[in-house]
Amino acid sequence: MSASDEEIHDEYPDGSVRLRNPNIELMDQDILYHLALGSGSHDLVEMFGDVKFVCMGGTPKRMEQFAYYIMEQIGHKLPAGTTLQDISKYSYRYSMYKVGPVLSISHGMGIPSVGILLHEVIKLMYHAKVKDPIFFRIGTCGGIGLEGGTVVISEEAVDGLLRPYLELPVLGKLVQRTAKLDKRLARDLKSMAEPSQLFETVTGKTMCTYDFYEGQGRLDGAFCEFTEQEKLEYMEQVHKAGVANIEMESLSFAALTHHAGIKSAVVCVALLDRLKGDQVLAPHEVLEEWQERPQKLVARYIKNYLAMKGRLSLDGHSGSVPVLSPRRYKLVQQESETYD
Ligand SMILES: O=P(O)(O)O[C@@H]1C[C@H](O)[C@@H](CO)O1
Ligand SMILES: O=c1cc[nH]c(=O)[nH]1
Repeated sequence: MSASDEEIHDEYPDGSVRLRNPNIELMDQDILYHLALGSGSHDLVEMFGDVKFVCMGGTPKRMEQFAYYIMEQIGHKLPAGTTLQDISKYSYRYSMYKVGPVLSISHGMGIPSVGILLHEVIKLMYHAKVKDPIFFRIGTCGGIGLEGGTVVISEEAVDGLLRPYLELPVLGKLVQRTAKLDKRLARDLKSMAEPSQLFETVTGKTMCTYDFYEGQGRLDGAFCEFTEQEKLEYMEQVHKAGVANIEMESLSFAALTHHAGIKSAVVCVALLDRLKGDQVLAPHEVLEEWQERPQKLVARYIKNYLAMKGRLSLDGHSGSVPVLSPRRYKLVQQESETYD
């Protein structure tokens, strides 16, 4: 199991990203192959040294849209005549956009894909000398007892056996890494959903599976060897254990960010209620609007953070997500602190 939060802070009080790999420093250069970047070929401090927020989600399109959305929200201006560029275009794997202090990156589907990306993005933060970055996953999920369109902020990630850690075979042995998300970040996000709630937002455990079909108890895959009754009993059992939603990346996301001493949060919108069905039936335009919901919440957090640091105007008129007043933001902070 990995070290506790306290241990990480004791070891890295300046907020540096924890690499936990002595080999990297000894290498002439580090090629971040799946990002089409390298410590020898690119000035990573110059390119990424000002990053504060790393936002990830499954598809390249979503993350391009989020990049444009956050650009409008934080009032970031591009040089005249330029557009946002996909920095990792030539990897043909992931897409990455940078908007001032925000990176918006697609992670593909499932634990292996997000895991590879996290190794390289964590190393990117290290090479770029970024301090105290905050990572968000902006995703989609199946809700349990939740209507489609409900946003779930994860309190904790568990696997399909309800175990709160990522298990990975390394050199023939199983290594376990605690899948811890930042509690305060989750509370702050929840508080920010409340003032002008446009959609339902809840918190709960997130179950992360290795498969969309059998792994999530679906009756509609190419194979199914259980009955609907057995599926529903399982859903009820995990629901009783506090699971609010099911997706496919949170375990790795929580485990690897925690191992690196990075604060992170997972915010997903439910596309359906798994107690009612398995197929994603909502029309395309509805799904598009739902997918924007986690983006709105995370954008609100980023906007408020930058406003508190004096890096954004607090007039509340730049973009469609209202910025909290300084008084309200202080209250939200105080509310959070009383829990610590
Ligand atoms: O962020 P996304 O929408 O990719 O998250 C979930 C989990 C899987 O990657 C995918 C399955 O449809 O959606
Ligand atoms: O049911 C769902 C919907 C989206 N993503 C998942 O992993 N599961």
